[in-house]
Amino acid sequence: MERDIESRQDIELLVNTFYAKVKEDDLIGYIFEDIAKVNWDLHLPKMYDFWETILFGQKGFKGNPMEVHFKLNMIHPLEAEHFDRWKELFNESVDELFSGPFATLAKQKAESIAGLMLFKMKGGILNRPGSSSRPDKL
Ligand code: HEM
Repeated sequence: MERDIESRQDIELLVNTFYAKVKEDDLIGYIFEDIAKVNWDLHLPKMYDFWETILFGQKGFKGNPMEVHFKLNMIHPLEAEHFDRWKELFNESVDELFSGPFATLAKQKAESIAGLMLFKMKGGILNRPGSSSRPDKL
């Protein structure tokens, strides 16, 4: 694709394309569908806001992704292979639809947030035995 991500509408297309792949995926689909039983009518608009905030600095997103994924991780451990597949599907969706500085930024942000999430999920450096503090914010 020759076009970059430029608008809310572009983000909606990207997010919808990505989660359509996620739902169908043999490695991570069931975590969303069967374990978390995601209400897509609520989750998708939240993700439009999230990416609008990340890419364009809009103030729409209110949430605490770290807390949400910590809770999920307690019910069903999230492993490196899950994050790798998540990133693979995300990058694939971006590349199918867009190219340019914002497309690149989206992939970089996904990479770094996923890395941070996995790091914290697996204990980080503050969650060793004997430590009482645990990071729970981005
Ligand atoms: C294997 C990896 C992942 C899994 C299985 C996963 C799964 C989920 C689930 C089940 C929810 C809750 C949906 C709901 O019912 O509202 C959620 C929320 C969310 N996820 Fe993920 N996720 C993963 C990785 C990521 C990554 C890498 C990012 C960011 C780059 C991300 C961003 C978010 C955000 C922003 C929310 C909304 C948080 C909120 O409501 O405050 N997720 N995720």
